[in-house]
Amino acid sequence: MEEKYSYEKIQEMADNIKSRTSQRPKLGIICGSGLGGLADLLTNSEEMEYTSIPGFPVSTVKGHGGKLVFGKLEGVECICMKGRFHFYEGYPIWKCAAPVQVMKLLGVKGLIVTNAAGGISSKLKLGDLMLITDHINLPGVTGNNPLRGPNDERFGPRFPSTNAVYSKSFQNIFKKSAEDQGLLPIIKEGTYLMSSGPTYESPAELNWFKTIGADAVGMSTVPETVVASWCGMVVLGISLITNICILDVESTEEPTAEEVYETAKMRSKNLQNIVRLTEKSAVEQNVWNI
Ligand SMILES: O=P(O)(O)O[C@H]1O[C@H](CO)[C@@H](O)[C@H]1O
Ligand SMILES: Nc1nc2[nH]cnc2c(=O)[nH]1
Repeated sequence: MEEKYSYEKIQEMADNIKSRTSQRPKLGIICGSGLGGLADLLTNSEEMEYTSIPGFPVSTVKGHGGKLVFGKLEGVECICMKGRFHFYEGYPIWKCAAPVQVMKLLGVKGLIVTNAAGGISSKLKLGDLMLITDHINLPGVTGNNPLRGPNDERFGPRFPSTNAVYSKSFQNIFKKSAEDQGLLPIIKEGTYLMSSGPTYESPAELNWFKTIGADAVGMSTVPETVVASWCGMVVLGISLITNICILDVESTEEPTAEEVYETAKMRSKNLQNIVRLTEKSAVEQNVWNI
């Protein structure tokens, strides 16, 4: 089994990054599938390929680039991950979230984490933006938690709570920003369930997820959020509902990656506009104490 990165290893990656840019980000953004356009929000941007950072994982999935983008958003220095890491790519789950630890050592205080997800709840429509209010860490509760293994208290405690990992104030700002753009009707709230993937779920699995309280399902986000919260970051999680899950085993429909990218493309600009406004208000209201 691959050994978890030590504090020193994460520090090395952060130092490598710091030596190559003068930008000192306070906000992190993780782009979901097909949502790499969020990086276009940054001005004065500088890019760093993942492959150029010793030890940093590398993205292998379509719809995910493979670089860090640094730049300013509404006057605040940000770091954007254009391309994230998924468990199904073969990485240990802690490695999928290790970039968040790197962000922490760069000085990041707030994290916006986005994803493409399938809608399970009947209240969700194609193209909705679901504010994640809670999650079900299915790999985590079955033994694959990103915090499994040695704990370094310099990042966070051995037994962190996960009661309030998604910031209410951050969510309220996002909602208000969507309202200002006339987009309130597509803003929903719900619980995101992480399933390991890469298979999309069977109808029986989806019906089970529904009974345990999942509104949307995807294959990411939870490891990054758990680690961000453990490190003391303020988190905003957003799922773009890119497909409606098929719960009926008699149905001839099925989810496809193309549908996921098409919906992401359709909503990408809306999400960018809301995130820009959200960031502006979050800075004004000092949501993440910078
Ligand atoms: O969660 P993100 O990275 O947005 O991607 C989602 O979309 C892909 C499946 O279409 C999976 O990787 C799933 O997790
Ligand atoms: N697991 C999962 N991930 C997704 N990402 C986008 N849509 C889906 C989905 O329906 N299921």
